[in-house]
Amino acid sequence: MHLSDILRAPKAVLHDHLDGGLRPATIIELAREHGYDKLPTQDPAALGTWFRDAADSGSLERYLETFAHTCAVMQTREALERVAAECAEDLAADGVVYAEIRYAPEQHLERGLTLDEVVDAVNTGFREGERRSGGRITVGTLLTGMRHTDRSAEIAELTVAHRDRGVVGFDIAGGEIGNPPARHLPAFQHLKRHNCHFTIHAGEAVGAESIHEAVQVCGAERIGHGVRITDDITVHEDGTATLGHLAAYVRDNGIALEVCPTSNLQTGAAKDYASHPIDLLRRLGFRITLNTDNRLVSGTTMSREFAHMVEAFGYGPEVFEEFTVAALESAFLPLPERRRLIDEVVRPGYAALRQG
Ligand SMILES: O=c1[nH]cnc2c1ncn2[C@@H]1O[C@H](CO)[C@@H](O)[C@H]1O
Ligand SMILES: [Zn+2]
Repeated sequence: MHLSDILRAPKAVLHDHLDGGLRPATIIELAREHGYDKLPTQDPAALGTWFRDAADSGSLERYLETFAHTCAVMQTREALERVAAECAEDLAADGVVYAEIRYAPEQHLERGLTLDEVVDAVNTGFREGERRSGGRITVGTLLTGMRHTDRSAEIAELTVAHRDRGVVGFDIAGGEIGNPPARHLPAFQHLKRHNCHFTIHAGEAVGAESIHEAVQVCGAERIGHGVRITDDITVHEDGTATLGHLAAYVRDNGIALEVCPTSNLQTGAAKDYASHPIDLLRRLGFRITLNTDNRLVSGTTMSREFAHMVEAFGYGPEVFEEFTVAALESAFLPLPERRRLIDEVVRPGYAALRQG
């Protein structure tokens, strides 16, 4: 599959962090405006490389340290609007037709914004970015509670309050070790009471028990990463595999895994692309979606993730169509909107690609 075809292919991303995907030049400009003087360099290209290299640490905790610089410049209404608008533009330019972008509102209160103002600013930015992209992309947001703080119940309430106004669901993120998802049970119970969607980062730095808790105790509809479900799968010498009860449950219920290969290599959740479990899981029938996680921090785009998969596993357009349809089927959008995107945008887009 050629690069130009990859770029043209319609894509959907369910797992992309707003604060992990800023343009380097924007960070530098905003840092000047805000008087933030801790950036490692003032050169956009060097800053992009710095993030990717600093995040290439083999540990999730060190990967997450780099977000101090992006969050530092996302503290005003104008900055949040700009970052969100540019995010939508960059994704649309990469062929993304549907995106769920997540961020933690509690990390944007340093200069006096309220949680509601943060959410409104981000939503305004996304509407502007959609408009500038000529309506080629639809963006919904997920509000993230941080696993190591105690504001998740409040963020869950914020999610319910802003549902149907740009916010489509909830997530928890941050260091996984020592912060099991069930610690945030009141947040999930609140969302369930209000019939709200949520996903949970699990099975990235901790193994199957974290996925079990996220799915069976907390009730997650999708799993962020989830690649360590392989802990519950035995692959035999002849290539066949036996699934444990958890792996079978996740597969058989079509619980989508939001797989982010490049990010997994950086945090040590996988060794290299060729041995990344995405291909095994796909062959076993798991519902796989392909995602960026953090475009700046992981030095990636949806097209780059596609290209890595072409190189590692020889995937062609039919597999990317499968991933894209899976993402839309698991999107936190009303069913008619998912169907419209699949039938009117994704299927015709791949059909056109096949015709050359
Ligand atoms: O892959 C990840 N695993 C866990 N947490 C993450 C990941 N990527 C980003 N964040 C965390 O989510 C926050 C809100 O967007 C980010 O600030 C970062 O700390
Ligand atoms: Zn993530």
